[in-house]
Amino acid sequence: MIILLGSTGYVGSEFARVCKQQNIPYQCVGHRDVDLYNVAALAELLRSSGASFLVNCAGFTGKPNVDACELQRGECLLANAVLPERLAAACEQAGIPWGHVSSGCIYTGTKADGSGFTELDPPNFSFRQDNCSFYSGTKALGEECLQGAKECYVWRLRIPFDHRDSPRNYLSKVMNYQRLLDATNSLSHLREFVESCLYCWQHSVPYGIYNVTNTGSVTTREVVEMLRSSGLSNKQFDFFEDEEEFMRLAAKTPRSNTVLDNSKALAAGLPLSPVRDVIQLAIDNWQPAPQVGAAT
Ligand SMILES: NC(=O)C1=CN([C@@H]2O[C@H](COP(=O)(O)OP(=O)(O)OC[C@H]3O[C@@H](n4cnc5c(N)ncnc54)[C@H](OP(=O)(O)O)[C@@H]3O)[C@@H](O)[C@H]2O)C=CC1
Ligand SMILES: Cc1cn([C@H]2C[C@H](O)[C@@H](COP(=O)(O)OP(=O)(O)O[C@H]3O[C@@H](C)C(=O)[C@@H](O)[C@H]3O)O2)c(=O)[nH]c1=O
Repeated sequence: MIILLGSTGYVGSEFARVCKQQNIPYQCVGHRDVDLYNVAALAELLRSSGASFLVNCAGFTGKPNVDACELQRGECLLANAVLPERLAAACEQAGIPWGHVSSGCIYTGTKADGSGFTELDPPNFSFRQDNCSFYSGTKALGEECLQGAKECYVWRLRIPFDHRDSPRNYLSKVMNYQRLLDATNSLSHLREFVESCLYCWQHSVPYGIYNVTNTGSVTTREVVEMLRSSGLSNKQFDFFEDEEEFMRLAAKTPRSNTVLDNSKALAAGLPLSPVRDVIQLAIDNWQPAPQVGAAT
């Protein structure tokens, strides 16, 4: 049985869906069930539950996007940096292996030769460089807290998307933002991300950090072209001149736009497709969000 933290969220609810579909028993645990910051209480809950694995999707992302974290720094620091440290201690005490959902947004750009960052590259978009959003800084701190954690996976998710229209889905964001920043990014198809994380546990993949992103990278303009050529959107997309204009008009804090190298994940057998294939799949199976107030 898996203990699932953060099951009410965008990522956690996909874990719950996949567990149901794969007949994996799971129990959702939230801050209403136990003080997640109390290591002894959490370790006791884990021991008595009979769980064999814990998945942590709890975290603070800001809504509608990371700009909101700038105004909620305490909550953001607590959920993204303190919580993983407490979970590591509780899981170690209870002798339960676990996985933590981290983010690729602790990097910016590419390596000097244009290639993506690997798990061996230290973050370059964190409080240590003092160039990042508060959100990214706390996610990098969260990873620092897990250095040396035993029996722990750190799964880096990056700008998730799938076929379900949602304010959290990158494809919906691209279709709905008034103006777009043209940037090159690695992305994670949400279902493949979750299946890859569960694969780690199911196939006893060695513990450690994994860039759980689809293979390759795309530019915003390429995504727009796919949306237009498939007929999903015929909007005239408008782009910012550059990052300076984006920062001036649309953002309160810098964004991580970056490319990650997923070869460690692929070599371990994680089921991650080429990024354009899964973008096309999501577009072809697009499900518009239900209209508010629509009859059911
Ligand atoms: N969505 C994205 O674009 C990306 C997300 N991630 C990471 O994935 C994880 C999940 O994100 P996502 O699902 O999008 O976020 P959501 O905001 O949709 O969900 C967050 C979840 O965490 C719980 N939570 C929030 N604060 C706390 C806290 N202090 N203690 C315990 N639980 C808390 C919430 O529970 P409740 O509702 O009860 O408060 C909710 O279940 C985060 O760690 C995030 O950093 C990484 C890359 C991209
Ligand atoms: C606000 C805005 C963003 N963008 C671009 C910037 C960036 O390339 C992309 C996503 O930016 P957003 O502000 O929507 O999302 P942001 O909150 O930066 O997204 C992140 O969420 C957190 C939780 C993560 O961990 C990241 O991996 C990523 O998914 O959209 C626009 O093109 N136009 C806009 O008006």
